[in-house]
Amino acid sequence: MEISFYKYQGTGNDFVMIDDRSNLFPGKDLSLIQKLCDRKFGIGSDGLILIRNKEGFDFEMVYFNADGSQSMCGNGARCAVAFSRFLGIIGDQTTFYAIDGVHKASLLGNEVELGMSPVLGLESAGQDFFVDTGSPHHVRFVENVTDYPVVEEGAEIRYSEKYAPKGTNVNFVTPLGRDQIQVRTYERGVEDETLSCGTGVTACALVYGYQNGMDEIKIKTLGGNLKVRFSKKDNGSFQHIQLIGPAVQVFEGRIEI
Ligand SMILES: N[C@@H](CCC[C@H](N)C(=O)O)C(=O)O
Repeated sequence: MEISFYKYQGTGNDFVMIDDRSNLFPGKDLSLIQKLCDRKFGIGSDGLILIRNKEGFDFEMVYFNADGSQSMCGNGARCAVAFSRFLGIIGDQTTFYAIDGVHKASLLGNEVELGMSPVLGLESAGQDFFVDTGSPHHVRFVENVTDYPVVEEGAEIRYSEKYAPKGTNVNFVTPLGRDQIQVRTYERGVEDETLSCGTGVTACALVYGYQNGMDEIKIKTLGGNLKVRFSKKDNGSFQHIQLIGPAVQVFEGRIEI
């Protein structure tokens, strides 16, 4: 069968997007998902997203990493919102469903402001931190992230006994100014550094904001700039977390599956 797809990117984190409201895409076929995401034998992307119908919501985002595993994806969700507006499913506001629950989002031009799930608290992990923002994230502050061996160190932490068997995403952070950080991320399920990770920069912003008494942080990634806003409660939890940044359609195509 031939299917049509769209390619989107959110600060360089790129996704194959499929309108699967007919429920025809074989989402259990992990080798097909791996092939479509393969940069040499397929379309090429960090992940694949199906837009499906879900009762009581505008749509459901079903996200797969390039290896076929599933988790929450912040940049992917921003792209899913932009794609859903392109398909005419939503206007400039939406309430949709994802693997970690209900999300609200709004669009202003190419910018998507995505409501993230509340975070119960930050955990310390030795000198570092662990935060679950819908996906698991290890956060390490380093002196100069530009020169940091992200893939080598990231893989070591991702596969460490502490996080077995599920593993974790790993973020390396350097403060750039009072309210700005630079983040590079090793992503589980891609098993490489990606140009940006939405749930990852959110985790880093919460840690940095908590440490420095701030509730709005700008983030520089290899693929562009994002912003995270939140409010912190006295019990250590974080609410009203917003991930803000661009989501862009790159091209469309058809492929035999
Ligand atoms: N790129 C994503 C995160 C995708 C999920 C992650 N790789 C995992 O398996 O936990 C984002 O923008 O949040």
